[in-house]
Amino acid sequence: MQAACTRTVDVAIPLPHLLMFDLEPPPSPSPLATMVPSQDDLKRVAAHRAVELVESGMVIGLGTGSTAAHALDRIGDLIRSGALRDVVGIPTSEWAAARAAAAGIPVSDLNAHPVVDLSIDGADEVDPALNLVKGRGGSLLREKMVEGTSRRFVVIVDDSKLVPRLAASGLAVPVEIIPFGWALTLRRLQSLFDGVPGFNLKLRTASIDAKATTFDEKGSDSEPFVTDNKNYIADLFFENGIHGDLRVISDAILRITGVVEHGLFLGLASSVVVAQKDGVVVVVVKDKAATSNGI
Ligand SMILES: O=C[C@H](O)[C@H](O)[C@H](O)COP(=O)(O)O
Repeated sequence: MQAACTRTVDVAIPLPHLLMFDLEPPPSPSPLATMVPSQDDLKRVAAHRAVELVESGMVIGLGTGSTAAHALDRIGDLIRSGALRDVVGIPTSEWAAARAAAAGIPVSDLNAHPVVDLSIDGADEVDPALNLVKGRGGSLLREKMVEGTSRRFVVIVDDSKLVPRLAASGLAVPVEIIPFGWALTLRRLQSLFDGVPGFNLKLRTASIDAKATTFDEKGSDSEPFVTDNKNYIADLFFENGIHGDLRVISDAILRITGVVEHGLFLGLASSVVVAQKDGVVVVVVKDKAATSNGI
């Protein structure tokens, strides 16, 4: 059974105050313009709030994506300023490893650090029970390995990522599959959801340059997308979101030979930091008794 979620309004401070780090003044000063944060501003606010949890000496799971980028950069800044010492990062992707190197974060791996103190990562969707969809950027397998072995996993999102049920945004639920016999694996995934109205799936073809330090660089559209683990991705679409028992669905997907992992992250998040457009940061905690500082 899912633990009950506690929703707390964490701070109610106008966002420009929180965003003083990098905001540049508008070309022609407009008081109204400075009050409207961009989606990227919101991602940065959520990321910086979560990084307050990082302490010297910790092993940190380093997430992947445009929101996690802000967390990695912030950790790097704190290391450079001397505020954080002896931190080791475990990257969840080749992209995160490159970004950590650029930010000056020492990195290691799960072999040397099988237990991670804290992971911080973005998500594609968050449901009211703090279940997630992840992997639209293609990094779900390593993310699930790192975040699944973390004492705490803090998710950072802007409020566009909140959904009433997983897949309700109409965007993909990614499934990592091995290239061998990929068309057969797709047929088996299709059979699993036969009869589900509005279900659809396709092999992902747009590729992300794993060596790029910006997350948005994409490669050719015509070739299959290849993950860091040299696998392919099948993207599953559920027109009205996923109905039914998520754990049963998770298990059924994982039983298909050829499937490596999927992007449903069930019961893994300890808390979610949500930066809202109205300038309020909301922290939703799965088990409030386990936390000492509100996250
Ligand atoms: O594969 C990508 C990861 O699961 C990301 O954490 C997820 O896609 C969210 O990325 P972003 O913060 O760029 O929206």
